[in-house]
Amino acid sequence: MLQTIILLIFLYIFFDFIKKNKRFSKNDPPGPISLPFIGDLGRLSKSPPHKALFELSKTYGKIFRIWLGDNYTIVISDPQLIREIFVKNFESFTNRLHTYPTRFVSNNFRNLNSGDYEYWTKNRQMVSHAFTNVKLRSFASVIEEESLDLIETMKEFERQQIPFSPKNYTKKYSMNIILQYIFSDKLKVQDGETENNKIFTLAKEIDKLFLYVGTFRMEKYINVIGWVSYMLKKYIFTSFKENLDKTVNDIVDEHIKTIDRENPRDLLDSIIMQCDLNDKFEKQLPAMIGADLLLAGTETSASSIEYFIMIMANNPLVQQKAFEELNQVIGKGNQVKLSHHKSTPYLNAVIKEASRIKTTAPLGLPRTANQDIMIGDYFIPKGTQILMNIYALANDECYWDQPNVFDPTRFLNNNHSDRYIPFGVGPRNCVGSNLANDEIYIACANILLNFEITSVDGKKIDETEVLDLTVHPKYDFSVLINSR
Ligand code: HEM
Repeated sequence: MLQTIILLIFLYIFFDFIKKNKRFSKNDPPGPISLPFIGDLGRLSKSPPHKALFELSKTYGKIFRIWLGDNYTIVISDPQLIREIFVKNFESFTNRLHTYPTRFVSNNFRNLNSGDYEYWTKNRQMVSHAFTNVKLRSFASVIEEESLDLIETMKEFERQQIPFSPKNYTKKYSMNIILQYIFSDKLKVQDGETENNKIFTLAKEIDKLFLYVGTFRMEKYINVIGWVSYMLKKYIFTSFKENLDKTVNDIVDEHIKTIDRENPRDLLDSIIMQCDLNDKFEKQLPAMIGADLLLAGTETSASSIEYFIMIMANNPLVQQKAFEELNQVIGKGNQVKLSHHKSTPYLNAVIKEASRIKTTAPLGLPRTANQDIMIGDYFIPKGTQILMNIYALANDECYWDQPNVFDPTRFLNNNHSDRYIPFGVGPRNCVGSNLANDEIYIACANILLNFEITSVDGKKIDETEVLDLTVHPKYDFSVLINSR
């Protein structure tokens, strides 16, 4: 018996090694030799995956192949090839990768973030109109209001002379904005709860999901491990994701009860009106899309603002210059509004440079090829996972002069939009990019106009990053804030 098991394992290892290292065609992109079972996952374990993949591109080129567990993957960091795939040949790369973790959070690939094409087109249409610049202009006051709240919190820290740890408060800021945008509501608090602890509980839930869906872990890429963890999460640890589902479902139920179809209040009302609530599947859509937007729109913007605060503490001269611009255009004691955006070119460049050097979503969200296809000189077989390395594109010295130097002036007269694509490109790019830009601008500008930010001990704050679905600081940090 034992001998048979050992023989079977040996055969599995042998055939898996052959499978992972045989060529699909003579036009395969180059790549390293891959191990059986884990493929090249081990190569991504020592540094954050986007950086490890960037290093591999220095050996194998701007398009190369690897195996992530059971998934044949092509990684691209060439601006032309990225557009060839995600824009020109979009029809062949519409879907996200099917993994057990995404199956779990996407209701069998029927949602917005990870939905298959047939579901995605309808879901995307339902929300797209809500994220246009015109619609967002009418929402500016909500973002500005939330920034006042953030500034007040920071003032309280300053009054008490306590170092300020931005993590929870940037999350509260972005979550309250997205909640109001979709649900025109903040979280309802019950007896014994405060708004803060409700928000932070929900934020932890979102962190948990990001970790589960995002990281380059065995359970994401090795099917057998993914299946076991899926079964455990779905049927045994049923409280996983329960808080998020319950919060969103409660809000949806309340909206259905009180909807006035002549006067929709918010995005959720508009989604409810576009769904047939008598259909078993469509009835789930408002909650599913609401949760998608809450997931995609909280952590991303929050960690961009958190990193901005860290980078300002580490770059006092840039901080001072951005403050002087704000002081000249808006003046101390006033509030920065979205209408000031065009008048603060230096600050705009600082925000862009911060998001270049700390790319928030460095590998975007993976797609797959839904048919065999040639891209440039390379063959991509059906089912291949495609990763665009947005980070590599933004930090490669082929495209940038001294990419490791924090230098906002590079964005002063140039958007570098061919190589700076923090929100991805093409029809399935980030639907919330306008909202994200607005909320990041308002938070960063008002923070700088109100406070000087320094590190607690006078040394540079450690900028080491980790990646789950987004990049964020490896170590929690605090800063000192002094009123301007
Ligand atoms: C700094 C902030 C943000 C960054 C860097 C970011 C980046 C991205 C990226 C790279 C993608 C993948 C695009 C692709 O596959 O080509 C994406 C998708 C998405 N983002 Fe964002 N995002 C941010 C904020 C937001 C916000 C605030 C929202 C919503 C309110 C949002 C909603 C979404 C959704 C729904 C998707 C999936 C789109 C689809 O599959 O059609 N994001 N985002």
